[in-house]
Amino acid sequence: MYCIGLISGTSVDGIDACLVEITGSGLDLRVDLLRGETYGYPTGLRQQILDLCGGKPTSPEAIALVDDNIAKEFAQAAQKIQQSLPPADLIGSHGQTIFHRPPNAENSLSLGYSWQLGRGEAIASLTGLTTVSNFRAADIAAGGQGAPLVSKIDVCLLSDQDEHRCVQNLGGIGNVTYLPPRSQTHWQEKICGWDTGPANVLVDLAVQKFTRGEKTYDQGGQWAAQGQPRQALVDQWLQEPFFEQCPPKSTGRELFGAQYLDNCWIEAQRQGLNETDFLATLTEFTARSVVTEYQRFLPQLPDRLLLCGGGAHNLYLRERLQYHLGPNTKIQRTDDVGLNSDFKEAIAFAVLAYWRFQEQFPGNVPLVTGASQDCLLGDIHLAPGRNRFD
Ligand SMILES: Nc1ncnc2c1ncn2[C@@H]1O[C@H](COP(=O)(O)OP(=O)(O)OP(=O)(O)O)[C@@H](O)[C@H]1O
Ligand SMILES: CC(=O)N[C@H]1[C@@H]2OC[C@@H](O2)[C@@H](O)[C@@H]1O[C@H](C)C(=O)O
Repeated sequence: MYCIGLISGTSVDGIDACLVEITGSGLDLRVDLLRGETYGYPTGLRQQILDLCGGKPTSPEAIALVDDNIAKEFAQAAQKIQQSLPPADLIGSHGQTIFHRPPNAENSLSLGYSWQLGRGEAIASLTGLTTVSNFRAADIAAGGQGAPLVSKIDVCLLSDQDEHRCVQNLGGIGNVTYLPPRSQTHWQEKICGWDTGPANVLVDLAVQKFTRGEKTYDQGGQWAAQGQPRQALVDQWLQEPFFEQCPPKSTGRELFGAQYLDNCWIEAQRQGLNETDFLATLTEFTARSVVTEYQRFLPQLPDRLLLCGGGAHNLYLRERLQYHLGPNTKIQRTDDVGLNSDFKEAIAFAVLAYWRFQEQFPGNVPLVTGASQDCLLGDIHLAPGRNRFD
């Protein structure tokens, strides 16, 4: 089956789109990537999304308009990705997260809340293709975090017979899936995963601030690499309760966003850091938060760490991860074991749509999200004029 996967992540840097061919069933899948592209948002729309994420006051009507415009961009991405390739049968669209609240006993229902714009029914209507969307809701209704959802795809495509592996996404926010060796008895019961905290989001915000928007990220980590990380400041930032919280856990720009960055910069300036040392220290914060959490929550450090997401291109971040993990962990990108690291999340939503629509196969890993049960993830919006039994 030919499936399209679509997502725009917490970096809000554009829509990652892929077209894959999926064969097989359940965890026994073969997924071939036919094309992956990133389609940037129009500048105005990106700013509107960032304003919503940042909680800028707005109206329901204005949110509806942004939702329409995101759906249009996603639908266009779906059209473009198919050009001169076999037409797709199905779309899995994550949409654009504008708000994420993990479950918390203090919430009125103690359930989480995760809000993605770019509604699936509009994408189905615009593309004429059956579209699965709203993937996080069922897991949240079952008491889960609704994230990370890529873990079952990691289990399916990246676990190894003999190695302890971690798959670390370095997007705006980071997340990890720990994959014990499949040769271990009851290996599936030892899988775990969680959101590790900020990956690139704070560095991106700092670069945008220092270049007045001229640059949006630190390419290759070259800027940070010229600085000196201030470990005492990282120690202080690691006191943030999120890092001590046991998994399951998830987070987003609500915690690690512009306000958080401003507080970090105020403290850094008080301690006499210049911009370059600040970027080095923020990058170190990402590396040390990841490794500290592995040390806290994993049964052992991985034999192999597989990186994905845009931060996998940040050589300085990778170097710092290697330094803190030590020589017994081999760091590679998922590409090195056959899965495109830039489009892994888009591929994941194509697979989740396939599982939901074609197989009625649950997509969540309750050990990771904390849901009380396996759940079918996503709402199905049939192609206009088509019913389930055609
Ligand atoms: N060549 C590069 N060098 C360094 N960093 C890079 C490079 N390319 C991308 N990035 C970083 O990766 C980020 C985008 O990563 P990605 O697309 O995986 O994030 P996302 O999917 O939006 O986030 P999330 O996974 O949290 O939803 C950019 O904002 C940038 O910080
Ligand atoms: C609410 C939301 O969009 N969360 C994202 C975000 O970006 C990275 C991390 O936080 C991750 O857990 C999640 O996305 C991926 C695709 C996931 O659910 O696996």
